[in-house]
Amino acid sequence: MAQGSTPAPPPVLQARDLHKSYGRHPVLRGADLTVAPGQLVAVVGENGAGKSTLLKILAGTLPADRGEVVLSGTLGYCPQAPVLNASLTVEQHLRYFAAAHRLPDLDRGRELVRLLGYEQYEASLAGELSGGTRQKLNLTLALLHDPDVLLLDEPYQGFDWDTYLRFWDLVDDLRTRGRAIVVITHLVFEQDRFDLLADLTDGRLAPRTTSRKDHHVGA
Ligand SMILES: Nc1ncnc2c1ncn2[C@@H]1O[C@H](COP(=O)(O)OP(=O)(O)OP(=O)(O)O)[C@@H](O)[C@H]1O
Repeated sequence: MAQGSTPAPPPVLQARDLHKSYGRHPVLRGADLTVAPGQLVAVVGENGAGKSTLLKILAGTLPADRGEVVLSGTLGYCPQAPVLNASLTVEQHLRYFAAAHRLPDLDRGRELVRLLGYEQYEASLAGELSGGTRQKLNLTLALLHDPDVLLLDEPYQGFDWDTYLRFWDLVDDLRTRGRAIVVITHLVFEQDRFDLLADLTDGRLAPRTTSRKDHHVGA
């Protein structure tokens, strides 16, 4: 570190030397990632590069063969396919998840429903929602407990343009409050939004340049 410069904040999420194979097919081959509080990171890469595999390992829903993930703080994870109970309403999902997180009320849940613009579906069954609205509920549930680190696997698939813009407003608010966000994305035109583009190629993550500063990739 240069003398007089501000020390970098300790990472909120750090992955070191992650390896993962499915049978004899190696997918991750020594992937490293360091995420600081307030940082917005995109994981990019070709179809089948292993982005979802990486996110599942970061989220702790899939074990790595080798390597470690260190998380300091709470985690929210929004997988690619919504994990909802078709026979519960939006409101019931909010209640169950709020109880699971021991939240005192539904205020944040209701605020997220309003911010994402689907209040009119609060009494609807999840099984009867459109794909985009299911995705909104999925995102709401991942955000309900205001996690320190949010992992999003292509979160805006199926969002209309207005919702897409609301999504980025929400992300801006999270970042200003020091929350870190890791997003898998395929959209090239939005890449300037990110602090870091972490490119997954040959099972490893390498930084791609963006217009923002303070990049941290690797240990
Ligand atoms: N459960 C599994 N069993 C066997 N192979 C798997 C499994 N899950 C993923 N794979 C394989 O691992 C590789 C990486 O898959 P993954 O879904 O992580 O890629 P991705 O980068 O997220 O792809 P995409 O951009 O298409 O969503 C692919 O070749 C995929 O077929």
